[in-house]
Amino acid sequence: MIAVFLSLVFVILYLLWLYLSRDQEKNRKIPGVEPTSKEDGNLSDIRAAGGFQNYLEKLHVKLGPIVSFWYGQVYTVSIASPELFKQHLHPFDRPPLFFKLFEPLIGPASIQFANGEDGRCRRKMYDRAFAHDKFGSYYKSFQKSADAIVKRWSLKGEDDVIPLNDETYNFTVRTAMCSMLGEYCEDNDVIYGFRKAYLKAQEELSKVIGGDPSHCEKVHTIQDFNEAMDFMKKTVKLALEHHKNTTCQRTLVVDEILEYAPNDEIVLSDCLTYLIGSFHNTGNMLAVCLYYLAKDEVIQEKVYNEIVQVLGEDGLVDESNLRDLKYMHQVIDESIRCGGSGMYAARYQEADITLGGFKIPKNTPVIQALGYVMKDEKIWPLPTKFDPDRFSEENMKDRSLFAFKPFGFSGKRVCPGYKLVHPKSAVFLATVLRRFKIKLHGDQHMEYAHGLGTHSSEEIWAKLVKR
Ligand code: HEM
Repeated sequence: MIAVFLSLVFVILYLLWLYLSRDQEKNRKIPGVEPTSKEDGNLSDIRAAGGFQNYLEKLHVKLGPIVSFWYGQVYTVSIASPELFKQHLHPFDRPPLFFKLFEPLIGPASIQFANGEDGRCRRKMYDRAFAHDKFGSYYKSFQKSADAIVKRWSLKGEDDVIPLNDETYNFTVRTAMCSMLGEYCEDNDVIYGFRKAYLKAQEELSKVIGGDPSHCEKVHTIQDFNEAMDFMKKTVKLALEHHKNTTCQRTLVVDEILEYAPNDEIVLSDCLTYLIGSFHNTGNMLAVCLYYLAKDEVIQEKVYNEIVQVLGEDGLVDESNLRDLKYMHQVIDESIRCGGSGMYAARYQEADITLGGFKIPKNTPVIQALGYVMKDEKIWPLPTKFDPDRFSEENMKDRSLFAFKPFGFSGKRVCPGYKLVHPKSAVFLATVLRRFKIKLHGDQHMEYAHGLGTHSSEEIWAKLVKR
């Protein structure tokens, strides 16, 4: 009897200990920094680090995969490991504060800042434009834009040099405008005008922000910025009017936006968001891709040989053969990994949660440091080296899928355009590499800069050799 009683006491004490130590675990303090000033938190440190992305990197290198800091007066947590990403799979709501720098370009009504029921419904409706059965028309539109580039490049002599950033931006702005806004944007002058205005607006915004996104509001006092934005908005409105009056199939994202968005302000903001989202990162990534291909002839030839083997002399990329371009996929993923070091997503949640054994109080913004994990040397040895073989089946076998999440991973809110990126890039690469060898002009070394995204800090110049 005594033995039973003692065992019972022992079990109760053990359970109590387990419960208390779990609670203690939850109340552990997340490694982090104290605010430098009461008003500004660590904003001055963020400025001193040269921007938010650099600051996140510094904190994670110093303090590990989960860190805390003060974004102004807001206590913020950042996570940076596949294990922690896996624990943060479900939140949908995004803290608008961390994406404020985009607000002058896309407006406060944009889906980028929409949370709760409104955000979920808009995403659900707009995502219909990227369903599997809609993809045939996207390929056609991408091919038209790639053909236009090849036509222009064919007029170049072997001594001419071409600016890679500018050219890939050209391609992605064109594909974005045609595939998001429709026929009106097939006109060269419309594309050129919009692109010029966007680059002006982006330049003015980057100047104002410096290293501190909280300054972005000031850009509204700059005349060049306002004029550029007026031009972009006018172009979108004209494209919408034109689209409404044409008798085409209603399959574009603007059709979903026009059908679902409750007012004109949201229509305009969401069109700008999808349009800019569609060319911004992809343009930068393709420039990175061409730079590495131009730098490494062996890799470029391997991609070329695969193109010829899969598509023949003049076959086009489409849904039936995209997956067969395996090595090209590896090259695209490695370009995203190398060029996407500044990327992050963010969420907050309405209830307390636990991440890595730490309690995260409800409504705390959690930054998902996607770019940092894509360059973590524990996962990616020699992380700055461009090596498409990292994505071979063999090498992917033992790596967590969460080590490479450039399009986000949580809630039903990952990048809506993620399914377009490989088709668009594959059409571009197959079309240009089949006609030209690309060589770097002289000895250039690309440095990355973080601003409204990650991009090469200076233009990259290349020469074309006709095949
Ligand atoms: C290399 C190319 C791209 C990268 C790396 C990229 C990355 C991302 C990331 C990380 C997010 C945030 C996801 C999250 O919060 O979980 C995002 C959102 C978004 N992306 Fe992309 N993206 C790319 C291309 C595109 C394309 C082609 C489109 C065209 C449809 C697009 C449209 C958008 C939009 C509209 C959002 C905001 C969605 C929302 O608020 O729910 N992106 N993207």
